[in-house]
Amino acid sequence: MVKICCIGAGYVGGPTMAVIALKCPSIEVAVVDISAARIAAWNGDELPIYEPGLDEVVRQCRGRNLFFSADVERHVSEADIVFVSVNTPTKTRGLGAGKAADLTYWESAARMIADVSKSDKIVVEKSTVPVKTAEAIEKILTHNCNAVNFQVLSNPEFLAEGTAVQDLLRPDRVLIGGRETAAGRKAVDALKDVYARWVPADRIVTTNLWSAELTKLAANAFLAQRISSVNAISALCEATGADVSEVAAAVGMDGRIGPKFLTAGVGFGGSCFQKDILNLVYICERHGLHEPAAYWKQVIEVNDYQKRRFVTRVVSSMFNTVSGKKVAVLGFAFKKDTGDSRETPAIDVCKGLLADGAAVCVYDPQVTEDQIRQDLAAVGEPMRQVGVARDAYEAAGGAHAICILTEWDEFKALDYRRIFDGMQKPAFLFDGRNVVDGGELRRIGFIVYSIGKPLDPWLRGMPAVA
Ligand SMILES: NC(=O)C1=CN([C@@H]2O[C@H](COP(=O)(O)OP(=O)(O)OC[C@H]3O[C@@H](n4cnc5c(N)ncnc54)[C@H](O)[C@@H]3O)[C@@H](O)[C@H]2O)C=CC1
Ligand SMILES: O=C(O)[C@H]1O[C@H](OP(=O)(O)OP(=O)(O)OC[C@H]2O[C@@H](n3ccc(=O)[nH]c3=O)[C@H](O)[C@@H]2O)[C@H](O)[C@@H](O)[C@@H]1O
Repeated sequence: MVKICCIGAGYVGGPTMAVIALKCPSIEVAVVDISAARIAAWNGDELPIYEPGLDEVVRQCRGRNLFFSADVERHVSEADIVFVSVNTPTKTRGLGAGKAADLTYWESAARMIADVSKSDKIVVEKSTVPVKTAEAIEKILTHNCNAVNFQVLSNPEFLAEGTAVQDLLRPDRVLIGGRETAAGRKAVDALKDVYARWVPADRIVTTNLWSAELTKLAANAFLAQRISSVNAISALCEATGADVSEVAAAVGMDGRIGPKFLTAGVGFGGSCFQKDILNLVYICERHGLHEPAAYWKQVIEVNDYQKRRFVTRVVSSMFNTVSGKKVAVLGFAFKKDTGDSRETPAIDVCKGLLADGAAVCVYDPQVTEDQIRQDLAAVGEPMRQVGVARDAYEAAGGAHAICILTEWDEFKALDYRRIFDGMQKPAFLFDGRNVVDGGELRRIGFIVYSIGKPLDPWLRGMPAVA
C-alpha cells in the first residue's frame, strides 16, 4: 500500500489530504502537525477549519485511510510520498523583512525528513515557496543523509478557501514540476498516478521545477492584479457616475478578459495574495528587476488605497468624525464561507475607525470573538472600544452606521427595516461588498454608500480619497 504523509494540518494540508484519501481508498494518508491541539481538533467533532463539504469527506475517510497524528516522525519515516504544507509567512525581521518568505518552518521540516528517513522518498512542495526553493531543499535532504534517495517535486495548490472541497474535487489544473532526469520523471509519474484517479489527464500539467514554483506566485499575482484593477476603476466610477458592476460585467464579456475576479470591494485579504506578491517583488529585486518589482508592488498599494478610501468615506460622510459613535461591522472573515480572518480587510477598516475614536461592534457568523479580539489587539487596538455581537441585529442596535465587510449571504436577507428602526439617525450603511440593494435601503431611509456605484446625494462632493 502506498503511504502518503502530509506535514502541516492547516487550511491546505487538511482538505487536500482528505480529498486524496476520499478518491484513493488504496492509499494510506497521514496528516501530521507539531500542533497537538490542531490534530486533536481534526480528530474531534468540530474540525479546526470551517469549509463547506469538508465534514462529510473527513467523516467518510477518517480512521479508514485518513489519519491525523502528532507523531510526525513516525509517519514521515514510513511514507513513500511526503507532502510539505507548512506555513510560509512573510519574514518579519532580518534580510528581506517585510517581503521575503520565511522558510523557517519549511527548513525545519526538511531537516526532520532528512533525519528520520530510512527509505527513498518523494518530497512534495505543497506550500507556496519562492522559485528555486527546491534547490535549497535538495541540498538539505542530500547533505544530511546517506543511502536514501530523495526526489523533490513542486505541486503548488490552487484551492480557494470557502470552495476548497469543490476546487480539489474538480481542479482547473494540477501542476507538477520535477527534475528533468530519469529519476525526476519517475517521481512525477508516481504523483501523477495519485491525481489521475479523479482528475482528467489533460488537466494534469507537468513542467520543470522552477516553472511550477513560479506559476503559483504568478497565478496569485494575476488574480490579485485583477481585483486591484477593478478596485482602481471603482474609484473612478464614484467620481464620474459610472457603475462598477455594469462596467465589470461589460468588460468581462470580452472572451479575452473573462468575467471572473472582477468584483470590486473593500480590498482583497487572505493569508496569501499579499504575502505571495511581496515574495514575487522580493525575488524580482534580488534579480535586479526593479521595474517588474515596482509593477507588482503597485497591486498591493492599490489594495491599501482601497481600504483607506473606504475608511475615509465612512468618516467624511459622518460629519468628518466617528468619535464616540457606534459603528456595526458586519463580517470579519476575509471572504464568505470561511472563518479565516488572516489579513482580512476588516482589520484595517476597524483600525481606521478605532483611530478616529469609533466604538466598533463586530459580528461574523464564523470568526470567533477570541479571534476578532486577537486580530485587533495584534495591530495595537485597545479593547475598550471593541464589542463583539452574536448577530447582526445586536451589532446594529443603537449604531450610527453599519459597515458590511464580508459578503456573507445572510447579510442580503436581513430585515433592514427592523435594523433601521433601532439605529441612530441619520442611519448610514457603507457596503464594502456591494451585497445589499442600495435603492431599497434608501427607500427605508438609510444613507447608503456602495463601492463604485453612483453616489448618494449626501456623499457627493465629500473627499473620497485618503
Ligand atoms: N490557505 C490557503 O487557501 C492556501 C495556502 N497555500 C499555501 O499553503 C501553505 C500552508 O498554508 P495554510 O494551510 O493556510 O497554513 P496553516 O498555517 O493553516 O497550516 C500550516 C500548519 O503547518 C504546521 N507546521 C509548521 N511547521 C511544522 C513542522 N515543522 N512540522 C509539522 N507541522 C508544522 C503548523 O502548525 C500549521 O498547523 C502556505 O505556504 C500557503 O501559502 C496555498 C494555496 C491555498
Ligand atoms: O494561494 C492561495 O492561498 C489561494 O489564494 C486565493 O484564494 P483565497 O485567498 O482563499 O480566496 P479568493 O477567492 O481568491 O479571495 C481572496 C480575496 O480577494 C477578494 N476578492 C476576490 C474576487 C473578486 O472578484 N474580488 C475580491 O475582492 C476576496 O473577497 C478575498 O478577500 C486564490 O484564489 C487561490 O487560487 C489560491 O490557491
